[in-house]
Amino acid sequence: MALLMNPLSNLETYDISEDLGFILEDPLEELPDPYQPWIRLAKNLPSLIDDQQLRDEVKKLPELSICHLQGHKELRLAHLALGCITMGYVWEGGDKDVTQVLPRIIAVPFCEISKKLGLPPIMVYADCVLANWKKKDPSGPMTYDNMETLFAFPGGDCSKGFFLVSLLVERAAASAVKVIPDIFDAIINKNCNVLKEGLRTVSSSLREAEQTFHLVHEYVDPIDFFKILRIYLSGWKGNSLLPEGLKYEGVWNNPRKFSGGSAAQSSIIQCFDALLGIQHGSVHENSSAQFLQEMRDYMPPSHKAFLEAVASGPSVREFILSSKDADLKKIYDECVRALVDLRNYHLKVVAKYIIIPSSQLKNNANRKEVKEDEEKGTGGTDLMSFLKSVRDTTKKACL
Ligand code: HEM
Ligand SMILES: Brc1ccc(-c2csc3nccn23)cc1
Repeated sequence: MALLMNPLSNLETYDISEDLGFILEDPLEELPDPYQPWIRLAKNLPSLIDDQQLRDEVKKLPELSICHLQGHKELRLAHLALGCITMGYVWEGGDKDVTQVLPRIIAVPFCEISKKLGLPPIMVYADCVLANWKKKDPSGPMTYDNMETLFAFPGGDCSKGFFLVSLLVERAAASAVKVIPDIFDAIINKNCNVLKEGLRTVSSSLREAEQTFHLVHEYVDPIDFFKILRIYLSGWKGNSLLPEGLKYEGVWNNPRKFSGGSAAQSSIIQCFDALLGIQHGSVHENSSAQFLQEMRDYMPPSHKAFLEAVASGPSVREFILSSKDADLKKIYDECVRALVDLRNYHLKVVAKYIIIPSSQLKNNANRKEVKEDEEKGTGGTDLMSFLKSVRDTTKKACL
């Protein structure tokens, strides 16, 4: 019987790397000469912000056309650099002096580049995690000690730790992405042994991702994260400091709202949900499902398309539910439990890095009330209830 076409047989068409999954392979670190002013500003973000000089320096930028940017990697580096500058520009004054307007000198090119990439004109996970890395020794391994971020935010090494640990978790989970086409082939051809092999790879890569997650305690300081870095990842949707959103001068007449950074923008975790048939409620009723769905618009379009292809492919869950093979059900449950354990570990991390510092700072400052946004995550969500509901729906998927 001719093999039915497997829509996922060529990962490259989705800009997915065999080895690194959704991570951008060998990101560029330099742009063509005319764009050096952008790179120079973005590279000096921490000191310019500490000296309260960033906004003044942005206003001195030359007006640049994006026509000299060639190819996907140059556009990704430009979106990353302008994304960092934009977050620094908006939040340079903290919550005491928030600017409502992004000057045309960066708003115009940033929106043009965003349109070409199919990304929103705000820094996203695909910028500061997936494209913001290099090896110190190019011939060396992808380990924390041999890596560096291209751009950083104030707070010492906090942003390097947060971005690189997230990247290494992505890399650990990437080994599962490349077996997804084999998993679909196995279902199409009703080959239970190949299906079991593929699902064993999925559960072991999730276990490796959770182990890698432990690095966060070594490289990210909770107070630096909560008091400093988190501010720069905040967005202007559902943010009481920018209730109308941000005015992109020279682009749109009215302010626009865009969500702050969230790893719900991470394709890899949403990919596991799609593969295992885990529904986080209906996008019509359930705010968690709505938020996860909305964050797909903050992913590179090719990655969003991959998630949709996985979700509309042959259902792993339905195939296993209809199978009599007890082993198959056991291996499926091992995948679900690995994803639940990863989300539980993440909840503990969120408690240490957001909930505890938030209550400590409230008590220390004798603050009467918590600013409504304080209890929100980087993505502007009511974080603990969102994260617990996503963990709970994952747990319910066990057979
Ligand atoms: C200091 C470390 C971390 C903190 C404080 C943190 C905090 C949060 C918060 C507050 C949310 C809620 C959504 C939002 O508002 O963004 C969230 C979501 C999420 N985070 Fe993190 N996070 C951390 C590290 C990581 C790492 C290393 C990963 C691994 C890639 C990760 C993966 C996710 C995912 C996938 C979501 C979406 C919810 C889900 O699918 O379970 N986070 N995180
Ligand atoms: Br922009 C940006 C978007 C997401 C992240 C990130 C990496 S892991 C994680 N959990 C919540 C957010 N988050 C960092 C910056």
